[in-house]
Amino acid sequence: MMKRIIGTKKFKDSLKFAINGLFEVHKTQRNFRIQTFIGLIALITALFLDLNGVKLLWISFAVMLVLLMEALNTVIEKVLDYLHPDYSEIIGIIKDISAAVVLIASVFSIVIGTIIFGESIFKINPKYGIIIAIAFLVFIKFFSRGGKNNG
Ligand SMILES: Nc1ncnc2c1ncn2[C@@H]1O[C@H](COP(=O)(O)OP(=O)(O)OP(=O)(O)O)[C@@H](O)[C@H]1O
Repeated sequence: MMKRIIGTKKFKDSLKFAINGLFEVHKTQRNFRIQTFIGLIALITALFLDLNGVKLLWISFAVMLVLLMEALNTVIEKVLDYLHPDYSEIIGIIKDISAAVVLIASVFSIVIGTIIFGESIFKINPKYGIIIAIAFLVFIKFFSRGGKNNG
């Protein structure tokens, strides 16, 4: 019984800390606020369309994925700023890569949105979603400079 009470309290505390973190990201990160807003619009729109369970799942996944990556990106930025507040080339590169993670998640969400909303609202071919994904990969391949590096 005692153990259960302690367990419940611990869980409540963890939840409180996590929600604190959530509010902190929302309060301080403009991008996170924009992403939650767009996510909300996408989810409400999905609610009113005649979409099957799998499509609703993909929409929810896309919305949460972007928020997840943005929160992670914020963690990385904050840790780096704390450990190394001064200018450093490597810190800059790590932050850029961390931002790229968010970008990839965002493009993925756009692809999912184009496939599902595009078909349902505008009756466009779902393949347009794949065309966006191809364009993104082509962009990476053609516009990235430099040769092979480690990793
Ligand atoms: N200490 C640093 N040294 C070198 N370059 C940095 C450093 N801090 C930031 N940068 C460069 O500036 C870019 C933006 O970094 P910053 O931490 O301001 O991210 P942001 O997304 O603008 O963050 P914020 O959430 O604070 O608005 C980085 O991607 C990196 O290129």
